[in-house]
Amino acid sequence: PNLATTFLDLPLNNPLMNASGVWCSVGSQLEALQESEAGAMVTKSCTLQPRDGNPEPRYRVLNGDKPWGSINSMGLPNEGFAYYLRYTERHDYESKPLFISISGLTLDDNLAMIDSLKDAVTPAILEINLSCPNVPGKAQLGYDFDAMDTLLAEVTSGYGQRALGVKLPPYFDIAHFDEAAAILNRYPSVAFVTCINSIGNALAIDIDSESVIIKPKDGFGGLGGDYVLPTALANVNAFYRRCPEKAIIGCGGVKSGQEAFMHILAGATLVQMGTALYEEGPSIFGRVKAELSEIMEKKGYSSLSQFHGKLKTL
Ligand SMILES: CC(C)(C)CCc1c(C(=O)O)[nH]c(=O)[nH]c1=O
Repeated sequence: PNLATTFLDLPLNNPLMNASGVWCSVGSQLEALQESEAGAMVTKSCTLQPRDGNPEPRYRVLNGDKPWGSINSMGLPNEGFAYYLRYTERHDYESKPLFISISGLTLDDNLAMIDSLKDAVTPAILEINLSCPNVPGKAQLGYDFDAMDTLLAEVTSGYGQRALGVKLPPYFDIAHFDEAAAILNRYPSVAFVTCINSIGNALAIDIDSESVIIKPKDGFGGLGGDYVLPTALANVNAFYRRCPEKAIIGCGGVKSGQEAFMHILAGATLVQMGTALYEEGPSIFGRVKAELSEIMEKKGYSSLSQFHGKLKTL
């Protein structure tokens, strides 16, 4: 079977990549992704200035013996926009496409980064993290539809209507799928949607210590891994159905060829891995590629297009 695909007219060897934030914050990690079998890669969401992020422990796997997922409250640790912009200048685009993720602390910071990116005329593809913080006390951008609309209006014009994408938090209400998609569909230059970011503000408790297990935010943090797969698949399919002009990137709960197959069936063109990559490292791409290929072989599929978006209903 052939795992090759295209994204925004760019050829990829396979549909697998990292989720922003995982194994992509510093040069050594980016080089490891460059050398890996990932079909594409994305950088850690960056802010204009470098950030240390939150105190540790800030990432933990849950249920150690049977890790069903992870909880994190990293706090946007990153080397700052200039560092990742420099990486876009030294990335080997022949080997795989590169996405750059931004998560400005203010609208102006987002616009400043976008302006520099536009002038850089780089092949890197912009993914804007809509879980980026909003005005303190207000919901994150992805959950504040007016603020999201304003941001997209400013950002798409700031980027000269060049193709870009958004990373969305998970939604849990059909009315929210409808409302978010209606906003996104008003911006044709939003060429792709990445669903989902972690499920926000979960709480993990250790009964031996009778304590939370991460330090920041009284133990509250974003949930990833097996726990989020059904919600991730729902968001991928909801936006696939509502945004026929846009490509969907699936993210959430992928740890083997099985979940990658599900995401593609649900409508994902590319598939990102976060928690599983964090735990296994970049060798995971070779493993999941082989597993996906084996599933396709067994089903008689020779290309991804034969089942992409072909989820059946009853
Ligand atoms: C949650 C924010 C810190 C506002 C954005 C960065 C981010 C983080 C993070 O850096 O804590 N973790 C996630 O699982 N998703 C994210 O988008």
